[in-house]
Amino acid sequence: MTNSPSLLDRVPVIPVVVVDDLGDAVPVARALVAGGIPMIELTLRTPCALDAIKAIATEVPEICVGAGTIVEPVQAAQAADAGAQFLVSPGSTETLLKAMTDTGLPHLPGAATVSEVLFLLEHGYRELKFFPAEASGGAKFLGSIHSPVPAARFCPTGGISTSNVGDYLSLPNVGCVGGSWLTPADAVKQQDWDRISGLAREAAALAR
Ligand SMILES: O=C(O)C(=O)C[C@H](O)[C@H](O)COP(=O)(O)O
Repeated sequence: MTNSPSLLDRVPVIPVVVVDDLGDAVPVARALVAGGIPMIELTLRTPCALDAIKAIATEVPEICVGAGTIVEPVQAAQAADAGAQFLVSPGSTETLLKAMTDTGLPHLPGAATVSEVLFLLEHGYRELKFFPAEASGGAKFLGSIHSPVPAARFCPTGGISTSNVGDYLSLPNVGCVGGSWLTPADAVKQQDWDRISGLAREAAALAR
């Protein structure tokens, strides 16, 4: 297991980014850095995602680039080879945990139930992704499990935006949240990098 170094205490919001066009990857990363968010999670949901990680790792060294949507063990090593500095999975299996651990990279395994949280604590993890956050009970769920399971800290992701991010960041067991709202698909399509920087600036200013 590897949560070390911590992934939850770097930025209030980890931008979860889907890149359809490889050419957008570097400008998006630069826009986030300009807005004060030097961290980006590229989802491995599009064919160019690994190349996007590689481009960002090479051309934007000031950002911490990671790979999200790790759902098959082989993707962990592929992401590491592309230059990912952290890994995120939406759920957790023994083989997925082993593959992510084998890379030596810090990673956030996903959990959505108390039993899954306990499973990951048993494996030594203290930082988890809570996914899909809103659909799985949201801030109310996380607030409810803090007393019985105080060792677990979370990056909730899924359904979070400016309207509910404060509910999560005010919880003692939340270090940061993940979300796609900093990089809206229409802004990327229009190459409106200033808009992305502005959204990042607002996110960077959120209190934890
Ligand atoms: O691909 C993954 O591994 C995921 O975790 C899914 C994403 O985190 C969510 O789709 C982002 O959620 P939204 O902010 O609601 O768009």
